[in-house]
Amino acid sequence: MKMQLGMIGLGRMGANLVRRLIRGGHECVVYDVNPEAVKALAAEGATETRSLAEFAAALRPPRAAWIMVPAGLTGETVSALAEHFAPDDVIIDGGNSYYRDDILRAASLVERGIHYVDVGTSGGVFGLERGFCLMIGGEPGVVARLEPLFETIAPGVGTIPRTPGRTGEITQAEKGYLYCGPNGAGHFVKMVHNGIEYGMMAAFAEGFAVLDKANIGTTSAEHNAETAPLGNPEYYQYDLDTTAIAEVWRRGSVVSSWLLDLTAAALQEDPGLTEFSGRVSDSGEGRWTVLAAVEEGVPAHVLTASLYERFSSRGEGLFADKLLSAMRKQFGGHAEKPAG
Ligand SMILES: NC(=O)C1=CN([C@@H]2O[C@H](COP(=O)(O)OP(=O)(O)OC[C@H]3O[C@@H](n4cnc5c(N)ncnc54)[C@H](OP(=O)(O)O)[C@@H]3O)[C@@H](O)[C@H]2O)C=CC1
Ligand SMILES: O=C(CO)[C@H](O)[C@H](O)COP(=O)(O)O
Repeated sequence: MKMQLGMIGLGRMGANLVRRLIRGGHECVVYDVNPEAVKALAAEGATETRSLAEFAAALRPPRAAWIMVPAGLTGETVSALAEHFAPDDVIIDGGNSYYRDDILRAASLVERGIHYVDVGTSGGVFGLERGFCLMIGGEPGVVARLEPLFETIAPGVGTIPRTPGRTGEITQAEKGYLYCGPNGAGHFVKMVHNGIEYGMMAAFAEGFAVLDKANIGTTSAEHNAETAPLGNPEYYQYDLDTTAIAEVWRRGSVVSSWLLDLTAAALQEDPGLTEFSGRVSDSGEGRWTVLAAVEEGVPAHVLTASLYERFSSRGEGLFADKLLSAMRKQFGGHAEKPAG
């Protein structure tokens, strides 16, 4: 069944969601604060609108609108859109919102008869071609009404072989979208997905860093023996090609994955990573995952350590590091050595 969907926010994610829907034969009405982004998609078949009022008027009741703006702006966008919506219309939040905000938003909208659906959306800038993995929360009947849209946005069964033991009809999950539960459940699952993402990213980053230094025994003059005493230089004589290792691991290894594919691409583009300073941002999902783990009493060592690594990368550990040096000087008279 072909449907109509409105999209607010036509950046890296929203624009490709619209393109995928248009390719799938659906009708899209689009709005963004940037008129150029709207015009670009209008040229590809979407209906252009210049205000939220115009946007709402272009949608047929019961309306369905997907918000894909920067996460910090979602709340105000939901409220502003609701002013133009009527009972039985649906507002979908596909951004990386905190699941607790979903619960509050849904409760406030339901008083006006407006439905709210939270959709954790994964796929990044590759989603147009690969499809987007969708984790959905909301009222089951409302989510079911939107299913043709989810089916088009999601990757579909594709070339992934069926998991052994699965039989019968192909399920939603096998097509790349999943109804996870009531409001907030979709973003809860996406939150943990991103927490895992931090851990997997950190594992690759640390492993490749160890490979990168496997030659320190050959460069002892440059090696800072103070920070990393090296007793056996003969064990560190390997000039390893990290770009080639990422490439070989893509083929048949236990750690092969899309994240490794992207790691290999990054190293291929710039083996010395000269474009990057190493300040790693975080948008909140890793922190919320760790908070949930604490509140559930679930040990999440790897996810927590990988979150803290991001803080360190931005110099947030500097005070603690200075205090470590200061204490060492206090008890042992050890002067801090200049950087090697
Ligand atoms: N990028 C990614 O890999 C992923 C992102 N997400 C989530 O998806 C959401 C969107 O991300 P992304 O597409 O990367 O962000 P972008 O910044 O690329 O795009 C956001 C778009 O929304 C526009 N915009 C901002 N405020 C408003 C508003 N009030 N009304 C209408 N349009 C507005 C922006 O315009 P302008 O630029 O002119 O301000 C921009 O065109 C975020 O919540 C993000 O966390 C989820 C999964 C993956
Ligand atoms: O959801 C995503 C990927 O799955 C987004 O790219 C998100 O921004 C990644 O999280 P962070 O910004 O905290 O690294």
